[in-house]
Amino acid sequence: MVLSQVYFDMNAPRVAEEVGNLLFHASKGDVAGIQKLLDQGMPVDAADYDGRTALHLAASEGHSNVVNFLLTNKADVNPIDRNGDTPLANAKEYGHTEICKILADRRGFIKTHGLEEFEIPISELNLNQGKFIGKGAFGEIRVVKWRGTLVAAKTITAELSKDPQIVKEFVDELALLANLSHPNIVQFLGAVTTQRPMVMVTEYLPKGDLHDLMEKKGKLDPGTAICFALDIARGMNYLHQHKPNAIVHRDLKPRNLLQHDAGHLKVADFGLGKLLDPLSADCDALYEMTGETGSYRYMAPEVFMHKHYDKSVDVFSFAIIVQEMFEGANAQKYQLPKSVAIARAKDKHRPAFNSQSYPPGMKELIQECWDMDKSKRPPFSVVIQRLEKIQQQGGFVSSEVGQDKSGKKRSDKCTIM
Ligand SMILES: Nc1ncnc2c1ncn2[C@@H]1O[C@H](COP(=O)(O)OP(=O)(O)OP(=O)(O)O)[C@@H](O)[C@H]1O
Repeated sequence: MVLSQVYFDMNAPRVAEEVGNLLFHASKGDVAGIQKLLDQGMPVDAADYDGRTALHLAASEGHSNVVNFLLTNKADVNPIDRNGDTPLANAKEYGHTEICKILADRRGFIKTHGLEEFEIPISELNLNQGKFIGKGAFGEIRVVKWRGTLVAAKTITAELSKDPQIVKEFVDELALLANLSHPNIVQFLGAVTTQRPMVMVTEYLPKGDLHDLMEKKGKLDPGTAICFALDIARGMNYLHQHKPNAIVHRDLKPRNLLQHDAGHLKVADFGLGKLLDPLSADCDALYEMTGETGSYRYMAPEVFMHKHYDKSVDVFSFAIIVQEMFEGANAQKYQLPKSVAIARAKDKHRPAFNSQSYPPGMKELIQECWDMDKSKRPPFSVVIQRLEKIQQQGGFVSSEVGQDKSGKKRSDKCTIM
């Protein structure tokens, strides 16, 4: 299996345009247009930056004449694009059965997304010897030693593992997580999916979560709050910009923000959110059962009100978290999480700004991010720019990030990338 050959580089915009034309003709079913480009020397397997070839496009759009033409011109039947998809995978996805047959007859295949490589035999995990570190709606988390390294193993409850639909979605979702990597997201390492209990294994972050840190420290200094806000926004921006579909967290909260050794935060627990509808009776019962009703405090009104929602729900949760970092303890800590969500959704209630430590521009940013109107909330790409500006203008440095174990400062501050 070879990844599609990208036929041009950054310095060759003209060639990039020609590849674009080739792909355009393929998507429109225009054999003559493709022939002309091939006659001019364009390789039949030329691919764009996403590794998409003419065959991918023709297969996706259902042009069997183009598929046959390209294969007759010796096109590779199994080029793999950036998403790991072959033309057969595209044809199948869009329901073009005739093209599926043409490609399959030429030994076309669908690349499984590599989850086999991530399958861990349960015997390698020694779950019973692992130290219990937490419990959520999906199951328990334990620290175990796996292949010589301490990792976090999240077991999926027997109840959830029994439901074939949930099992299927869990496996599909893991295949997606297996391809993700970013400094501000917790790294997926592998999973047990063929034995029970099902387990998801990620890197272990021993410094704990933001919830516990805020319980211990109260409000954070502005430098740290900005630095953490940037960490969260960068991790979330990576997930939201994921192609072809954005990964929406839906349960962003301080318990899901874990501190790395160097102090930076990483976003945990993404991807599995859609397995549980946070407002379904089942999930509610699970939350009540595990005492994990904390999610309501960070929930966007449209989710709580069962309205249509999109990735901006994460921007809402982000705003509540940032306000908490500047204020210290959650002001509504003693109210029932569900009544907090009701007040936010029905009465448009928002937490108050009492602290004097907000730098210029910060309150405005938070207010935009928790706007009732989801279309007014800025995307994380914009949030990052705004935070970087606030950080630069105030010359902020974190007291938490970039310290070694003895508490001495290291040179790693909250670097602006
Ligand atoms: N990779 C990890 N490294 C270190 N600690 C972790 C890791 N993952 C989770 N934890 C700890 O375990 C706790 C429970 O995590 P878990 O994801 O199961 O539940 P949750 O996020 O609180 O709830 P839910 O899954 O229901 O949203 C977290 O709050 C965190 O402190």
